[in-house]
Amino acid sequence: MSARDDTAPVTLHLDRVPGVLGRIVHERAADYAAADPALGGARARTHRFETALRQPGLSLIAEVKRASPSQGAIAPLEPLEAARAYEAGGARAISVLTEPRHFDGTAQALRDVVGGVTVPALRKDFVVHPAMLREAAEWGASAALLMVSVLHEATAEYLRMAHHLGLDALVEVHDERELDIALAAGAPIIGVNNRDLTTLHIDLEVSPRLIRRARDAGFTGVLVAESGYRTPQDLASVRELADAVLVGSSLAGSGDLTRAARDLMRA
Ligand SMILES: O=P(O)(O)OC[C@@H](O)[C@@H](O)c1c[nH]c2ccccc12
Repeated sequence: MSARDDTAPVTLHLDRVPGVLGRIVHERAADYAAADPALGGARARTHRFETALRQPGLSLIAEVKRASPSQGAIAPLEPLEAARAYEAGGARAISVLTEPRHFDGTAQALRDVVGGVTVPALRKDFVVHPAMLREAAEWGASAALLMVSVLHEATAEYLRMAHHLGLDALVEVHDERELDIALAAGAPIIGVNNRDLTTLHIDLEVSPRLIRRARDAGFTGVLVAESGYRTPQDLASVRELADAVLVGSSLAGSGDLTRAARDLMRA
């Protein structure tokens, strides 16, 4: 598939995005309103993020998360130090928040992590503009988050743009309708968020339910269970179903990131 026409950015309908999520994506869209949507030349995809998650056993994606809308300040993590601690604890990839207002993220945090760990890094942000993907590639990320709740029918186009830039994409869904969009878009990596980002409510039954549905539909890609995991018992419902789990708050706020990562993943 050829790259998109850089002169005709795909239109997003952000007014349909409700609640907390709606506020954040409007802020991000304003941040990037004047940004150049040009992607530049195609880059080879290394599949580093996907390969990391396909290793045997449940893979941990550990998140550098200093704050969140649901919890406020979590911990004043130094991003590179935190990422190294996660890596020492067995994390196979690092997720780095780059959203500044609600998650206390920065571009520098991602650059520092990329430069200082050997595992691949994910840019965790509310992608609403092609420039955000171009940045992710420039900053050395291996992957970027794409949220179906934000992108809706533009998901396939953003997936193509990510791949054009050599990035893997973690395509995030929270219900059956969103999963069907991700599957139709041909996403190789799908994340199921247990947290409803419009209300911030967590339900750990969401991931096993949608992961089963994806497998029943014949999906052979990578499946990631996301949000709300605090104990090894919490992981029981996805341990045999998911390829990977994405964990932020419970690790970030633990005080000993290496030990918390090891303890959580202990079967
Ligand atoms: O802190 P938790 O509950 O372990 O969740 C991590 C991660 O799943 C969460 O930060 C997240 C999932 N999808 C997102 C989209 C935007 C911002 C944040 C997120």
